[in-house]
Amino acid sequence: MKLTLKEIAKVVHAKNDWSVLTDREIPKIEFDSRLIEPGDLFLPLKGVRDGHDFIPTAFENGAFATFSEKKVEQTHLLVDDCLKAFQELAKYYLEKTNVEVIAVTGSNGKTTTKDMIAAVLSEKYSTYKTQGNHNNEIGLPYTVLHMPDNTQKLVLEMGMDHPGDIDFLSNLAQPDLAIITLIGEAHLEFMGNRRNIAKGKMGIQAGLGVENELIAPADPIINEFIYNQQKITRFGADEDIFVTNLVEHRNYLSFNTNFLNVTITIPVPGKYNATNAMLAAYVGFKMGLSEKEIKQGLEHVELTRNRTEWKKAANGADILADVYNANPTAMRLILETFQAIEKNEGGRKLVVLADMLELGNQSAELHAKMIESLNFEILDKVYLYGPMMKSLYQVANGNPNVSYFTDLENLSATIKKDLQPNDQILFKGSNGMKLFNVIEDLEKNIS
Ligand SMILES: N#Cc1c(NC(=O)c2cc(S(=O)(=O)N3CCOCC3)c(Cl)cc2Cl)sc2c1CCN(Cc1ccc(-c3nn[nH]n3)cc1)C2
Repeated sequence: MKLTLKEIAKVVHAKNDWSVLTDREIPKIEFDSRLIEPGDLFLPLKGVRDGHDFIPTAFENGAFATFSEKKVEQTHLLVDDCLKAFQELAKYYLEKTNVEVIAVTGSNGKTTTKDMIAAVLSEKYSTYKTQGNHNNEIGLPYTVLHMPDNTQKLVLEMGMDHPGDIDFLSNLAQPDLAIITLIGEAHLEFMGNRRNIAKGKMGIQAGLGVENELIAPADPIINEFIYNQQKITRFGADEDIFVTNLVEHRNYLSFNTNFLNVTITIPVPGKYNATNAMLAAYVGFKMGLSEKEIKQGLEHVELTRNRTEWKKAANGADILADVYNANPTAMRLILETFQAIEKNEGGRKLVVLADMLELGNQSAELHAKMIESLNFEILDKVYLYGPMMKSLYQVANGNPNVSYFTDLENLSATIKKDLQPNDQILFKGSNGMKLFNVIEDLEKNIS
């Protein structure tokens, strides 16, 4: 990151005397104190715990300074709201570096489309993209402030949990090009219905200049929400841009488009991926890539693994696997999201929580604190797994719907026995706990 502490203080209107601060460059900004490296700036956020509690740990890990909403003895930038300061800094950084921003939102496919756009643009430009699920009001500014110094194209995924989220992210990012992949049909979480999802996604116009372009599906559900004079390119059969000659092979696809003269192949199956790839090809086409560059980019796309996505168990049950960010806040957020989703007709809600690793001597307390995020009016069964989850099991004090496991085989066998076809089951925990083995087992062979 090419910003000095003094410059940051100025941009965020730090309230303390920053004239004494040095002009040394800050390598990066982190809100998880475990990621702090020497010279970094710490950002205390309010997660399950107030990040201010971890300022000492951040300095033990080598932080040079920290944001803070209260006076502290360590070198700090005193601000009213750390998150707002972080977001303001990201907006400033985008303007300062003048990087070209491509924004992607949509219900499914946005992560794949983001990955494919980045794969195409990387053939010609130094390109950076959203990592993991860093697509919300914390993750997007984090992505902006973590892009390499020479980045020319920045592909930002914009996630929406609540109405207005996308408007906010679009205003922050001021995209040069915006893509809406699909309008929801999956679980609607906090949005209510498909029309609200369409309205929410069309918030991407908020930061899009009238001289820029929006690429959106042919789906008429968005038409009533078009309010910006920008150019709109619609995609779908016989629309402005579309796929032709789609051929599905076992583990790759080939197709043509109405705007290129080459046949594209992508190393992934699934008809919907042809649409995602076509969108990426069009973005490349708009940004002056040759057909050869577009073709090559898509042939080598690397898709983000293990996205937080809905999967299906062999018996038809819905599985939500969230293997990202095994920290207390992410666990709370995915529990809130999962509990906000309506149960399937005649189905139950089950949750599997495994240890969050590397939480130091706060670990037992942070695991126990997850009790605040479990709503036993909604959840039918809670399976806890791992030595640290014993702390949560103990504060669940004998709730008959809460069970505790110390070995994966026993956990897996119990879930296989319990899971019914109309159930929804959430899995969350550190990768090291290997819950994905249980998930793969459920996808394969329970009957
Ligand atoms: N609450 C909380 C904690 C974290 N939360 C987050 O990182 C976080 C994570 C998320 S997120 O949901 O993962 N995410 C962010 C990026 O975009 C997508 C969504 C969000 Cl939205 C917000 C926050 Cl604040 S990280 C973290 C915590 C608390 C413990 N920390 C490690 C730690 C452990 C022990 C000590 C310690 N101190 N003294 N002894 N030990 C200090 C720190 C690590």
